[in-house]
Amino acid sequence: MNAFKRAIAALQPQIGIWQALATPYTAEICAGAGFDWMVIDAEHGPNDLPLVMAQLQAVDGGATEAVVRLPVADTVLVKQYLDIGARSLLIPMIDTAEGAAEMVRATRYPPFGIRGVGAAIGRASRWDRTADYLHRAQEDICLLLQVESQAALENLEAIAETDGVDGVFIGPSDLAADLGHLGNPAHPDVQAAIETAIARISACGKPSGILIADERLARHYLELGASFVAVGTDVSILARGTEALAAKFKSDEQAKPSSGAEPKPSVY
Ligand SMILES: O=C(O)C(=O)C[C@H](O)[C@@H](O)CO
Repeated sequence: MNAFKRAIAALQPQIGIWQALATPYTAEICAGAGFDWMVIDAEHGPNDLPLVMAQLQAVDGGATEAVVRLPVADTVLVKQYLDIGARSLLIPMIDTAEGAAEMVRATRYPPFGIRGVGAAIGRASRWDRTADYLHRAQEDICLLLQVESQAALENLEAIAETDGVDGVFIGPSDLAADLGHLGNPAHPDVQAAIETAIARISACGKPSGILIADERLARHYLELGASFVAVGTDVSILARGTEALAAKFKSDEQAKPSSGAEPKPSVY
């Protein structure tokens, strides 16, 4: 059973962590930290199918749901990631209801969709050891789509209301860029768009999600009704944590990061 899928369907808050270090070792460490879900990022993390599978194996059986973010909205990749055993998917850059419907079809076997039937040799069915996988798979597949552009905001209800979409994730960094505020998701225009999007998705009866490493904003979005909120990334925790530790023992000049820039608070 996919407890994460059921929790967000009931609009129960689910707290997550973003994984972009792309190692089974760090995935396993984070999976024991107490989060409800974790993203294994194959869009911006240096991941590929074998490495994502190794991370899925490392966290298998734990209480943290692994949500695999695909590199792109591609029906062939959906098939491949489902076949290696990913059951909760996050698909970036969905701008239209047609794109949403295509992703739904990609997760479903005929006659309801176009997912190729190869599970008998795939980890998804545990190599045909899972009874009736072909007819039961859909119950636990959780499809989360990312809206992160002006176009997506214009089509937000149509995307959210698409049958088979289990949740809508707002991508603040890309949304900021498309709204003309590259690198500044904290801009008032972007924040207003995020707040409105959370309300609009909720009005469609669907759970909304986001990634935000700023505690105040994370709590604010949860209060607004966001359900699946990732509150940090493994990369930023490691980078900022090691910088802070070095700074405790090194002189001001020696402690600056190699770039020479002042360490900045990580928002995303
Ligand atoms: O647009 C966004 O923000 C996201 O989709 C999340 C980021 O991609 C994440 O990788 C942190 O930058």
